[in-house]
Amino acid sequence: MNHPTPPAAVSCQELTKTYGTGEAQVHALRSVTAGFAAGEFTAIMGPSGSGKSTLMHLLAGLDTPTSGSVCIEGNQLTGLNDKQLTKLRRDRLGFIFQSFNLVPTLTARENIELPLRLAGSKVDAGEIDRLASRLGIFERLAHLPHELSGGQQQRVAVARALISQPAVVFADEPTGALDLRTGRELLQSMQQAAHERNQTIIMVTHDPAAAAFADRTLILVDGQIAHDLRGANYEQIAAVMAEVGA
Ligand SMILES: Nc1ncnc2c1ncn2[C@@H]1O[C@H](COP(=O)(O)OP(=O)(O)OP(=O)(O)O)[C@@H](O)[C@H]1O
Repeated sequence: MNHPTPPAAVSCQELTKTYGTGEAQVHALRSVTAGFAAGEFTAIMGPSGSGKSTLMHLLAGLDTPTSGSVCIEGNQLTGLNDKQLTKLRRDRLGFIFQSFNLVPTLTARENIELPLRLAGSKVDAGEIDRLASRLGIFERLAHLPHELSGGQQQRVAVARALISQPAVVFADEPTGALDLRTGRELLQSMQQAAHERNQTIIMVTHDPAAAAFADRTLILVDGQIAHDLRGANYEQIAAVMAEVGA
């Protein structure tokens, strides 16, 4: 039987971003069209300056395109006012970025609870315990951010992004500050989030080993999608990255 293709959780149409004017003009993205299915884990790779961060910021509604559009769960971002955009971000999106933005006066546990409290949702302490254990920070939950290592702070930020089970999670180099084992555990948590809880994960990374955990890897070159790989392993991703000169 033929099943209709489900609508993408996140999509963009002819997305273009140009910085500056005249001589100083930079075409960071050149008419990128892509769809990200619900429950799919996608890695975005490419050489430095190829437009990865720009694409992710535009998809997450953190920046506005020069032209083109972004649609998240049926909402055209350009059609939303600031209040609606803030609500969409709070209720449907999770962010794992390099700057952790933990609240310094709150403990790790309170930081993780924060999105639930802001949304007026129930706080399930057992769920926080389980997530923290999986990420190896259970013992640190009562500590303030400055009492944690960089990697532990990052894992608190990850737990905070995942606790409310947002429909879409944007991650920028999430394993950058982690040791190999913790990084692997985080990537497995992200895989689980996608495959068991149908969350859509979009991750920027420079590491082919991290991208190999994803279902799909998009490789940007000079502001355009040059390769769209599915189910690729480390060697295949590394080979394409070498080919594009990254
Ligand atoms: N605010 C800005 N003003 C001007 N140019 C910018 C700005 N942000 C990004 N750029 C330029 O746009 C291009 C794409 O940048 P972007 O940060 O998206 O690349 P990237 O692939 O994420 O790079 P990296 O891997 O080095 O983080 C680069 O040439 C960059 O210099």
